[in-house]
Amino acid sequence: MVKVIDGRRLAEGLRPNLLRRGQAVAERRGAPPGLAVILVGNDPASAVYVRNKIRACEAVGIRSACLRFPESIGNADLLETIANLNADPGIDGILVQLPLPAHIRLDQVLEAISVQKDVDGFHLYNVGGLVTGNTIFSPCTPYGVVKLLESENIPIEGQNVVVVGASNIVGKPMALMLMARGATVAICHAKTRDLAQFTILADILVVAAGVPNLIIGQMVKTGAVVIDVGINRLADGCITGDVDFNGVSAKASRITPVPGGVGPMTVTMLLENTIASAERALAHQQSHAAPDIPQFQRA
Ligand SMILES: NC(=O)C1=CN([C@@H]2O[C@H](COP(=O)(O)OP(=O)(O)OC[C@H]3O[C@@H](n4cnc5c(N)ncnc54)[C@H](OP(=O)(O)O)[C@@H]3O)[C@@H](O)[C@H]2O)C=CC1
Ligand SMILES: Nc1nc(=O)c2c([nH]1)NC[C@@H]1CN(c3ccc(C(=O)N[C@@H](CCC(=O)O)C(=O)O)cc3)C=[N+]21
Ligand SMILES: [Mg+2]
Repeated sequence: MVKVIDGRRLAEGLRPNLLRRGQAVAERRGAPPGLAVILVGNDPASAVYVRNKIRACEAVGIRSACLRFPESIGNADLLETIANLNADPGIDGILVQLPLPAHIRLDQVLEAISVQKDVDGFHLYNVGGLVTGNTIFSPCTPYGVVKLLESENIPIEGQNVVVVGASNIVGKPMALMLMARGATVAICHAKTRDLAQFTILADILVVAAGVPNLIIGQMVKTGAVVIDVGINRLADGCITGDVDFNGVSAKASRITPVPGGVGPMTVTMLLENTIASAERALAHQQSHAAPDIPQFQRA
């Protein structure tokens, strides 16, 4: 019988400790952890995600602000907004909700965010740290998947992992994080020939492609752990993952549902990163030390 992993319950279980840590920062610093979310344009899905993040912040005592800008905002104005947030001691985390409009230089925006406030883990310094093991912030979705596996006592070391999807924000960091924990990792993407040939080998199968029913039962090894990251909105307004939940449940030992699987863990890892950032800022302030991370700015 398959066990359905309840990501919402796991995420809620992490909240009391986050609340305690957030309150401890507020007491010692005189200000709670602070998160700024930048939202450009009026994509309805982005607005829903941002509202969820803001609500989750409130529950653990993070002071959050959503900065909304019209679709037409200029590149330079966005960079200036980020520079101001970098300099604001009340802000511990800066998140620029993706996707951004095509005229915005995504690379410039991500590299403008102070490495110490990059709670999404999208700055090149943090991306590079996934390779070298020096990362300051891990990206929230893959981090949430790792936490979920750990919470369920699912071993990673020595396991065959197949990641379906190779994006910069989910698939690639996911593969690196699991490799760092001793897994043997294969990464599949849209140009992979015969996806099933790879997925059938997986002890742990992580799917983040954005294609409903991409993974069906016959592509999954008996007893595999199947993590469905996909979020697909159907015509009827319901959301569904990338995995045929019923068919795959007949083969897998564990499976995450959508909704109620990876999504709530993603949001909780954003809270974790924001509070960790505030703790680091406090420790740094008390040690009177010089900044330990370069800012990548030329004089
Ligand atoms: N639950 C959560 O917290 C989150 C969920 N998501 C969801 O996860 C999914 C992936 O997100 P994201 O990584 O940003 O998406 P992207 O669209 O950026 O990347 C999708 C990846 O999947 C690959 N892919 C697409 N079609 C296929 C296919 N038929 N077979 C194999 N691989 C395929 C693409 O390949 P190629 O590189 O060759 O184009 C690409 O690497 C989406 O549904 C998104 O909504 C995203 C973030 C957080
Ligand atoms: N800078 C940036 N960082 C992100 O982390 C980021 C982003 N941009 N852009 C969009 C994607 C998507 N993403 C999700 C977060 C939470 C849920 C989530 O909470 N899902 C719930 C509810 C979903 C629902 O009901 O709509 C669930 O799966 O149970 C989903 C998706 C973060 N993303
Ligand atoms: Mg989910």
